[in-house]
Amino acid sequence: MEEKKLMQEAFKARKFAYVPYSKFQVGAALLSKDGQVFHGCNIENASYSMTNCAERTALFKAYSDGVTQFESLVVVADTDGPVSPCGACRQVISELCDAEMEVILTNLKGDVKRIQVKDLLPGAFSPKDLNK
Ligand SMILES: O=c1ccn([C@H]2C[C@H](O)[C@@H](CO)O2)c(=O)[nH]1
Ligand SMILES: [Zn+2]
Repeated sequence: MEEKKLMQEAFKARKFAYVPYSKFQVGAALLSKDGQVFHGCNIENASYSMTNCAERTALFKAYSDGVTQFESLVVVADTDGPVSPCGACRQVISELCDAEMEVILTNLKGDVKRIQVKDLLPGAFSPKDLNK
């Protein structure tokens, strides 16, 4: 699937965001190696910290369907520059996606930043850190 199409899928997913508190809609589209697209939006809660970001929604949907190999992830929000994933999402993406996978960060104006998973979170806590 071409990058433009995956971006459109992220834009579509963004419209489903449940954001009564922040009013800040985020969309994600995760392309698996077998060609499936997993959509994600942010889902907030009156108990604010229970919020799930768009990126993690998409990843958890894929994993819970048994799909764990990915080509790329697009994230979009209405930001000045390309949206910047939060620390929690950087941590989760670092563990669940290949180090070489490309993450495409964008906004409604079409600004784009491409970054590899390995550069998302220097010093991320990893499964290796548990083997003491
Ligand atoms: O990359 C990001 C950044 C923020 N949010 C969500 C969390 C919250 O619902 C809202 C404001 O922080 O945006 C995401 O889903 N992804
Ligand atoms: Zn996040």
